[in-house]
Amino acid sequence: MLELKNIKKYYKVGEITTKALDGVSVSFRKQEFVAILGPSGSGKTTMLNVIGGLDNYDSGDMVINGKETKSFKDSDWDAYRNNSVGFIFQSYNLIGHLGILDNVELGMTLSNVSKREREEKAREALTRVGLKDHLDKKPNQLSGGQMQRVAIARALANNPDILLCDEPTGALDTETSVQIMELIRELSKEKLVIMVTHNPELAHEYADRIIEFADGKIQKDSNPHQEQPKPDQFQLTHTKMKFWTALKLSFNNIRTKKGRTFLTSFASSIGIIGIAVVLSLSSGFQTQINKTQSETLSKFPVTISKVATDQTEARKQSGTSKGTFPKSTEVTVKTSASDKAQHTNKIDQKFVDYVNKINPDLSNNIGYTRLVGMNLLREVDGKAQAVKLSNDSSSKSGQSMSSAMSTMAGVGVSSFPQELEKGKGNFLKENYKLLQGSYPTKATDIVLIVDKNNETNINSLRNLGFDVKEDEKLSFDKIIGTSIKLVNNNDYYTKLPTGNYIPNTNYQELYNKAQDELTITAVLRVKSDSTMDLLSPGIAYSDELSQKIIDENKGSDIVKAQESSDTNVMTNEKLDASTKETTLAYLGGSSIPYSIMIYPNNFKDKDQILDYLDAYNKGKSKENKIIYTDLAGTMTELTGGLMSAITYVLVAFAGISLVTSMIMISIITYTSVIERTKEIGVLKALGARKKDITRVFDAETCILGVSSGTLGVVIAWLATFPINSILYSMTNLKNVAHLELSSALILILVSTVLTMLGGHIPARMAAKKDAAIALRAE
Ligand SMILES: Nc1ncnc2c1ncn2[C@@H]1O[C@H](COP(=O)(O)OP(=O)(O)OP(=O)(O)O)[C@@H](O)[C@H]1O
Repeated sequence: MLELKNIKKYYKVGEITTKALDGVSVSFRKQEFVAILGPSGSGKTTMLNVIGGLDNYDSGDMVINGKETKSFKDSDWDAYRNNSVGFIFQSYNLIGHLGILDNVELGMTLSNVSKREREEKAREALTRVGLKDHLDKKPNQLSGGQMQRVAIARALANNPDILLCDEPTGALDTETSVQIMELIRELSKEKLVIMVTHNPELAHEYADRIIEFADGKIQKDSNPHQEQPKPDQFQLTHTKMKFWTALKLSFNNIRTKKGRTFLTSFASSIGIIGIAVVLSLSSGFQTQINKTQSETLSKFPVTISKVATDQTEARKQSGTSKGTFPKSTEVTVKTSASDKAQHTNKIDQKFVDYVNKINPDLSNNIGYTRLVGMNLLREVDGKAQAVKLSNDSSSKSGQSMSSAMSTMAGVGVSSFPQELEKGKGNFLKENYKLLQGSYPTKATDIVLIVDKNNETNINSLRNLGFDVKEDEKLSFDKIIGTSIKLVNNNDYYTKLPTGNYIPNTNYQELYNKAQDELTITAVLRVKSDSTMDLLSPGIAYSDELSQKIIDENKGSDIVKAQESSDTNVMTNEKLDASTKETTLAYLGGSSIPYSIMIYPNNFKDKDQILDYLDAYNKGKSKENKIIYTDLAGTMTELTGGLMSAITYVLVAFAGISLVTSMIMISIITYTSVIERTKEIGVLKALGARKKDITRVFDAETCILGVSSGTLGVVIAWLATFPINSILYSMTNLKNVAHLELSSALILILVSTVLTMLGGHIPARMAAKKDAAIALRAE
């Protein structure tokens, strides 16, 4: 069944060549007990290793069951060791960190035997060698003889055809040796057993055949065998270690070195701690910056007003007064710098439509200021009187032009922003808390805004006809439900015989006739977390209301009359083009807003919006350009970039410690490879491939990487608490340091990948270790 044909194996060290096997030709029967005797250094172990596929021969051929092994690949040898050969060594070579059951199962895990079958076979083998009562022990809890029995059970478990024993009783006392030899003799009844020994008595007592060895050659064979040529009957199941098995093996190994593993993990987690703390701080600061930014943006939206200042023009004019002075006696007349910088934006429907097409992801809120006046009446104590929606202190009825224009700066508007995309949230619901009533659903629903102390502007209520004094407290019920009638121009203005128009003062009649009714539906207060505190305390209404009034009054008599006249149809004042436009807008004759305020989500989005607005001006002449005002931009341009720069520098520093820990891990892995040399040999003897050995050490570094990453992240997370309390006492900023879950997971991943990279080279070295040499290691 096994035939060696002129096998040679020479070792060359320096100038000296040792002929360990010098042309060995021998055949073995399928079932016999062969003892190989010979002096030390005669090549016995080498022959055993060659037969077992642990060592490659230089020349000759070995034929197993009719199959020549000359052309065997590494994977064939691995499979051969696993399927066909069982090794028993003098020094047992058990894996110390595994239980004896696991030791016996190890070979089977390489050939993908199911867990149940593995355990069954292992128990069976251990029972056979008489260790039934010791199944739960670790190797170091057994006697020498018992350990050798475990090794025999391991060799038997996969039911190999050949048992190779290298001085199996060399380390045992006589009595135990006898027991072991009996066991081996029994096994030789069903298998080919080849045993190397120094002990001629033992050989003669137990073996069926004795081969004497000297100088790498067979000197004497007591029972030679002639192998008949056979067809190739050889079949191998290839081996493969699952990553899970590798992980389990390494985990068990690491468990035996808890202290060292903890220290290693801790040391290599320092880099991760550094990066995690930097990230959590920078993300916290970034959140603060973003918050400040959006607060700034809500106070200073991008504004497009009818009259704007051209910043580039304004800058051009502000030169210094240094230089040469003219000596002439004339003055030169000039337009002033500020007048020159003054620019009238020709806001038209096309531009309004363009603004409405802004990507709602960048800004969903657009505010408008319109000059349109509202003809409002309210019945107070049974008497109709003119009222207005305004915080203005003048008692003139109707919304005056000046009050409408005073809100154009954008701070504290009374018309709440319009959502560009209706489905994308509602400005009022998102930013204002409903204290009582219900959020507006119609254009004619209006609301009362109060500040954080529930205070509101006294004028807003007085202008609505409420008789209130300073500091007076009004219950929400008194305000909610208040109804105001909206009168259209045709009813409100009467045409005099002179052709002039005057407001009708018979309020009661107008009131009774009026169809449209505004209702205060809610009292709202800005939410504490809102950054869009746009509305000033007082009455607020939707832009839809303004548009509705414009729609209704666009075709009214007074608007038509004003359109065709260059004098004010009420006062007969002469009007220039611009004041005519304003007057028309006030009467509801124009749907173009006086100013538009765009509220971007953050600075980045604002830049995109500005680009979008700039695109509108492309190719337009100077006077047709639309100039916007971006006050927020000039205020906080610096902050963002500075923060990221600081973060990069800090992460770079922390990164250095990460590299250090990577080097450390590779040193540790290297040490582990040295320590586990024997184990590598055993694994190889059991049929593990090179890949599997790499996998075992990769698994070990994987465990180290995950544990140091997790440890680092946990320590960094714990550190955020004291850091936050220190920062709070220093800066009054709350919860600055905040470790995002996603960053934590990424850091654990980074730590794992880096440590695995660091440990991979030593792991490859381990895989390359020669099995025979590894097994000879002390
Ligand atoms: N890796 C190696 N490199 C160089 N020489 C080696 C190597 N392995 C074995 N040898 C040499 O090959 C020869 C045969 O060694 P081997 O271990 O097979 O002898 P042995 O008969 O088993 O000896 P012992 O009974 O003392 O174990 C010895 O001279 C040894 O020094």
